[in-house]
Amino acid sequence: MTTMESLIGLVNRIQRACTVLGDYGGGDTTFSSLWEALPSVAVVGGQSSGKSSVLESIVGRDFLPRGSGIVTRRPLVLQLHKTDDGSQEYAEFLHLPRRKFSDFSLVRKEIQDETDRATGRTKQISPVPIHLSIYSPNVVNLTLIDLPGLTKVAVEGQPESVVQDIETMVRSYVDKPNCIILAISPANQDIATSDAIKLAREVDPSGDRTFGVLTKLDLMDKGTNALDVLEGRSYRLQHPWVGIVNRSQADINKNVDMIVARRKEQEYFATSPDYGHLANKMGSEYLAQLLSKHLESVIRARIPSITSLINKSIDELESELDHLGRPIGIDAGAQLYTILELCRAFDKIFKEHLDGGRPGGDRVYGVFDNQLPAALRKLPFDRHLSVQNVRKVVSEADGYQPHLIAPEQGYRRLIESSLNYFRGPAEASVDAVHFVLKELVRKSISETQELKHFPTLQGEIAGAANEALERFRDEGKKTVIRLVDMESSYLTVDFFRRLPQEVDKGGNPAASATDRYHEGHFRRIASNVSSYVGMVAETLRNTLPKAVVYCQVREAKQSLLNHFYTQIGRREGKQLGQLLDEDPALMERRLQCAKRLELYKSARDEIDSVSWTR
Ligand SMILES: Nc1nc2c(ncn2[C@@H]2O[C@H](COP(=O)(O)OP(=O)(O)OP(=O)(O)O)[C@@H](O)[C@H]2O)c(=O)[nH]1
Repeated sequence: MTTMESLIGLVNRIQRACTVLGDYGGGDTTFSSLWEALPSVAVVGGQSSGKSSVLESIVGRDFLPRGSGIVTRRPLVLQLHKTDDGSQEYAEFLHLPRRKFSDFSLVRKEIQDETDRATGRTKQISPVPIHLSIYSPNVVNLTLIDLPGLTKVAVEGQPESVVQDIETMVRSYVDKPNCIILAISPANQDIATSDAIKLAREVDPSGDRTFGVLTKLDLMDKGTNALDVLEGRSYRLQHPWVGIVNRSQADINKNVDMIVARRKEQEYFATSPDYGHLANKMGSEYLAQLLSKHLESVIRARIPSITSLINKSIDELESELDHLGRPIGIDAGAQLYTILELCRAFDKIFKEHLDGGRPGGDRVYGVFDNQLPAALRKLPFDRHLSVQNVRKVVSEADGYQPHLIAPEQGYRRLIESSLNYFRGPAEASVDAVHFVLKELVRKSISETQELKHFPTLQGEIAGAANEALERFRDEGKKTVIRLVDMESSYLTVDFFRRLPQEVDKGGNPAASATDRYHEGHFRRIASNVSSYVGMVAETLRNTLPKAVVYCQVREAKQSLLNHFYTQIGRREGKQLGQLLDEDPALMERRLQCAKRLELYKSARDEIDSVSWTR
């Protein structure tokens, strides 16, 4: 394979991949189109300008649909592959792989049928191209895109809009800077009124990428010639004009062979008094060679920028796919795996919040360091242990017989009732930590990037985590209440043994007896109870946090989603799928990205393989 063949073949293969993956320029503008970066030759011309005849002559076969009205209604990407002399000619459609057409009348029929398949016989047009490859010894390697003929009026059965639709479609091809325009104009018509030239002038004013073709030279009025056009005086282009003589309608009716027609065309130029001096630069065979060489050189020049476009696009698509997350498997196992992965990602962030690294865990310590001590300080012991209340409680405990030495019952009642006050701050600490944890769950969910696309799973995880936190809270409350109750169930004996005995202090036993009902006596009881309660407060200030951490924080770290895991382990594939219902727009976007990525990677492989064989 020569370089020239492989370069055009390369673009052919990339173009086919583009069509398979839905990239044929225009339409989808969210992606940069690879198709648009590839050089191509688009054939444009007004109706009956001889467009089909030129293409058939280049191919050396008649194979295009004929008829009145707008026959070409979808772009036809015509890929010509030169084969060895003497080998059998055949055609192949991209949409019918592995079927070789050697009867070209069937090719014509298939083009018609395939056009109708997309447009539904309504004579509408469609921008989705048909790809046709022709393998023949009579062609040069070349790719041409046949477009609907430009027209001024819709014919019967076609909507009025078709005129505009055709122009829009043709424009979408020739607008692209990489498009080489093959502009076909009939010689028996004023070049200034040629539809093809009008359009080319608009999109390619410098004439850099326009090839002018003049057909029907044989149909010009006697005594006139097209030298002004062919020699570039009428309308100047960067490339030389090529004159063509196609088969006349009579030739077509007589089924004149294309190869014979080519020879007749050569003779026409060679013997023409007007064009004899241009003979070796005229005719359809010359045109095909000219285009092939030009296309090849344009492709060669474009390869580096195509490569860099491909590499850039691959990078962009890969990073977008990373961002979108990879698609999820459809079987239950893969779904369960994905759900567990997502839970783990959340759990990791949640732990980071508790352990530090992310903020929020410190607020748990804030509860122990500020809220709890402040709440303990605020308990109304002053009122509860006032002399009046102490007297009241002690007297009630004594009953009809006042206590003789120490009011044992009175002490107990005072202490028990005081210790009950600790339940409030104890439960409040549990609640405060509960709300800190709940807030951290909320934060962690919103910080888990991987979860972003799964609103349902987010909700489920939040629900499961909060349910678990409720359970931990209940457990925490039971435990702290138990700690408080333990304090009142058995009092610290040593504390009371170490209290100075009143009898020792007074010095006068007789006086102390009357003193017993004196205010000082109750004040002492109050102060003893108060210092016992103070001691217990100090203990609880240290032990309540331990209980809270043990029941809530530690559990949250170790087993926040355990319950959830056992639940989803039992679910069916369908229910798992529901947990993973992503935003449909996102799924679609991911699919598109993945397809693009596949396209660009295969294009890169194609380019790499050509560089190797060069
Ligand atoms: N004598 C002669 N007739 C030609 C030449 N080129 C095309 N014709 C005839 O002109 C008519 C239209 O040619 P086509 O090739 O079908 O033109 P087209 O632009 O494809 O036409 P539509 O597909 O209908 O838009 C046919 O009858 C051809 O035989 C030419 O160079 N010389």
